[in-house]
Amino acid sequence: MNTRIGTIGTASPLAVDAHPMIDPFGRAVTYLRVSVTDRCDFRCTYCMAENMTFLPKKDLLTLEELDRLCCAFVAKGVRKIRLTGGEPLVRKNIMYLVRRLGEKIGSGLDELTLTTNGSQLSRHAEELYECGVRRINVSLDTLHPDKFRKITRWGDFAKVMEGIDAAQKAGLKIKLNAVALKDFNDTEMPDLLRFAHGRGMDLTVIETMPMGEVDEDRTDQYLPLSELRADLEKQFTLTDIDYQTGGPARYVRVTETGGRLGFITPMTHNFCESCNRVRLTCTGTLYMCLGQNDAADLRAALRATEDDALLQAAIDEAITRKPKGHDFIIDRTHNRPAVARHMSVTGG
Ligand SMILES: Nc1nc2c(ncn2[C@@H]2O[C@H](COP(=O)(O)OP(=O)(O)OP(=O)(O)O)[C@@H](O)[C@H]2O)c(=O)[nH]1
Ligand SMILES: C[S@@+](CC[C@H](N)C(=O)[O-])C[C@H]1O[C@@H](n2cnc3c(N)ncnc32)[C@H](O)[C@@H]1O
Ligand code: SF4
Ligand code: SF4
Repeated sequence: MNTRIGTIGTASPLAVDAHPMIDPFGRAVTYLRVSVTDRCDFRCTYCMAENMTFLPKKDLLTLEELDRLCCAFVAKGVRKIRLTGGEPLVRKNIMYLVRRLGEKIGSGLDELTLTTNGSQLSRHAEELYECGVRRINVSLDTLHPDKFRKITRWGDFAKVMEGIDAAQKAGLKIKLNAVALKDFNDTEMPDLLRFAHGRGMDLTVIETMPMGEVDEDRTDQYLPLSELRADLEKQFTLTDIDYQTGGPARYVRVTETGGRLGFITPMTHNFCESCNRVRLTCTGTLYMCLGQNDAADLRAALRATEDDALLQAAIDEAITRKPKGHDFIIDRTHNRPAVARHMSVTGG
């Protein structure tokens, strides 16, 4: 096997497999999304029910164990790691993991990033930058504090704005994520776009996906992005561009603002054929697809022995089970979500 040697920081050498993991459909798996906790300080209506039951804390892997798992994936060809959740910045001592992962940048890992609701960002922004994070995604569905409280149930708009300010001041590049919700933020998109671009941030809009039971009717919330795009085109000139982040968005340039707008359309135009990612949960379960139930238990292999051979074999076996795509459907005849687990378990 062809290997190259990198280093973790200045210390232990990390054997990196020069061949990426290839799934049964010929797709290279180079992107790992890690849900470091299923807990969150918000209760967004499209993501969680108000009365959520979370995993018992005793079931969580330690941050050292998560680091070891990430290391095993980097050794197998993963180049990009995104921390997510739940809310990644509410996990106790999360900066320990960020620091450890940051040490792998340039030694196998190209990018370490995170997706956050922004509530805790103001106190972590500088340290994130110090640890090698350069780009983060912040979820923001509205610019109105009262609507923000309504959609997040528990969120404080001012804290998120503080977080965005602090992150930009620290030098972090931000992409805003907004889930497009019918009769909630559809008419506000031009304002969100001007706000994001006015502050030098990309904006991506996302179609809501049917994951987990929530208190709302998803059919009422769902807005196909083709409709949103047609509405935006009444005010803006949108030109398709070939901009790639390794994520699922397809981007356009907005002539009037000069900024980038991304469309994430899992429902109307899925991007599964170019899927490059798998998802690890905070209990060590690996989901090979966001929109399927099949999963592999990596915790057993992780805890069985200190030798990574078993772990790497378990990862290889899991990749052979990566499915072609999801089975999401949203319509009035499908009243149950396609996937029972909530988005917060796998981190989107
Ligand atoms: N169906 C599907 N949705 C995804 C996938 N990856 C990300 N998403 C959704 O895309 C939205 C934005 O995700 P982010 O966490 O910001 O990540 P990203 O868009 O991949 O990030 P970039 O690296 O900035 O492109 C979330 O709602 C995710 O659930 C995927 O593999 N499949
Ligand atoms: C699950 S959150 C986890 C990270 C962090 N708490 C946050 O909100 O950014 C990751 C992304 O998934 C999106 N999301 C959550 N539930 C969704 C759903 N049902 N359909 C589409 N996107 C969803 C959120 O808007 C967010 O951008
Ligand atoms: S979308 Fe993010 S912030 Fe909102 S409830 Fe889900 S995990 Fe929390
Ligand atoms: S739905 Fe599954 S196959 Fe499609 S892009 Fe997402 S993770 Fe990949």
